[in-house]
Amino acid sequence: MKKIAIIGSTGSIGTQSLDVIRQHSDLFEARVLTANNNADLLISQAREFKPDAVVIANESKYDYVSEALSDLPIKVYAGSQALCDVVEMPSVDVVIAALVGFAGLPSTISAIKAGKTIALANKETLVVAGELVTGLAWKNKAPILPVDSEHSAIFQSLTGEGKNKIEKILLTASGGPFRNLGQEELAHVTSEQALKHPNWSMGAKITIDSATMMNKGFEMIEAKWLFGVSPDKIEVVVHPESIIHSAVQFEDGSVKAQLGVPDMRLPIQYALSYPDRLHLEASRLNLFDIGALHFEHPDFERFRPLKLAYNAAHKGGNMPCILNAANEVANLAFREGRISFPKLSEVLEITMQTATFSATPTLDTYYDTDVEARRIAEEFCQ
Ligand SMILES: NC(=O)C1=CN([C@@H]2O[C@H](COP(=O)(O)OP(=O)(O)OC[C@H]3O[C@@H](n4cnc5c(N)ncnc54)[C@H](OP(=O)(O)O)[C@@H]3O)[C@@H](O)[C@H]2O)C=CC1
Ligand SMILES: CC(=O)[C@@H](O)[C@H](O)COP(=O)(O)O
Ligand SMILES: [Mn+2]
Repeated sequence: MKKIAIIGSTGSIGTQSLDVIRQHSDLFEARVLTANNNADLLISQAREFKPDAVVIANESKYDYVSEALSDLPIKVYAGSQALCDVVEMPSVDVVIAALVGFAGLPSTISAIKAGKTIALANKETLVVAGELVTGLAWKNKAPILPVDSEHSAIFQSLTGEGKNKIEKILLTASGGPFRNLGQEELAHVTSEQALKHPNWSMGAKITIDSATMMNKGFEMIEAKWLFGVSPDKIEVVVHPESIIHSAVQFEDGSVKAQLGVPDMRLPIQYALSYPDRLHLEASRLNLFDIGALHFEHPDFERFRPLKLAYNAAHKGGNMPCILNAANEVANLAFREGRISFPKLSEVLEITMQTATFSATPTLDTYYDTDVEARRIAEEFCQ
């Protein structure tokens, strides 16, 4: 039995992880569940899965959760430090890192230091501090298994390839809901339109990131750290159907890809069952129904955040951390209707030019950078 902590169990990845556990209750059990604000969902998840512990990060909701679970032998904790403590519990083997944003970094680092297996959905952890996080994982023998669909596809394509050299990674992108819009039209798009992803149902932050293609830029950086491939060898391929989840080209020219319907339960389950595959009760890919698959080059001008991610990756140091912080601020500002779609890219660019650069950041540098870059980005969102 694998004992699992889901950090962010009330989110899109968290609830789909629980569905996988529900389908395989003979193999997996949820021992820790956590939420930020959604106390009611956390309580109902706890009643169903009976974990050892739950955390409600928003401390003002502690009494409410604690009272609601008082008839069960479940420990209730509150606050962000508790997220770091619960992942270290001896009763946990695997930590599903399913928080969104920089907020996911501390608990993922704690889990790595405790030598747990990490099923990583929180890509921002690797965007912000990829070198440090992968170094710690190596030192503490804590495997990082990708949950992000593209990285799971790359990981699956690399399985069995040993030390065979990667010539190129083909990182597929849906292109988002604005793929066919010109600059003029992009100036007037709304957050409501951006929140309608063509193929995936996900949390709000990543859905906006898909619309700006910041998501693909972050995934390029995530792939760099997970697979040790330079950004120059990671090519973004716009593939509107989201059926090919990504591919690897080897030095003999052979290309291996992983295909499937867009359903995150598949990569989540693979990260939990690796190296085995398990039955998944879900719909199946039918190529006859799909008929044709399409591919395009990305447009780095209309989707400037993708270009900025390559710039940040080449610059290195704390630059991706600056970009991430600016994006968290600008993403929210766009979602709340405070800035336009083109302004979002401007906020990223100006913050990258203004925040203090460090070529050799430590963990403390990342925390300081996050604070400084958020302050700068907030000013430009006014
Ligand atoms: N959704 C998807 O299909 C995919 C997501 N990912 C990545 O996975 C991660 C999670 O995404 P997603 O599930 O969509 O996000 P959601 O917004 O749906 O869920 C986020 C989860 O984190 C909790 N949370 C948010 N902020 C905090 C905080 N400051 N402190 C403690 N808990 C917090 C939320 O709690 P509450 O519910 O109480 O607010 C919720 O449980 C992201 O990094 C995303 O990029 C990657 C590939 C696909
Ligand atoms: C499901 C998943 O992994 C998302 O990251 C998804 O890929 C987003 O789609 P885009 O390709 O539009 O960014
Ligand atoms: Mn993805």
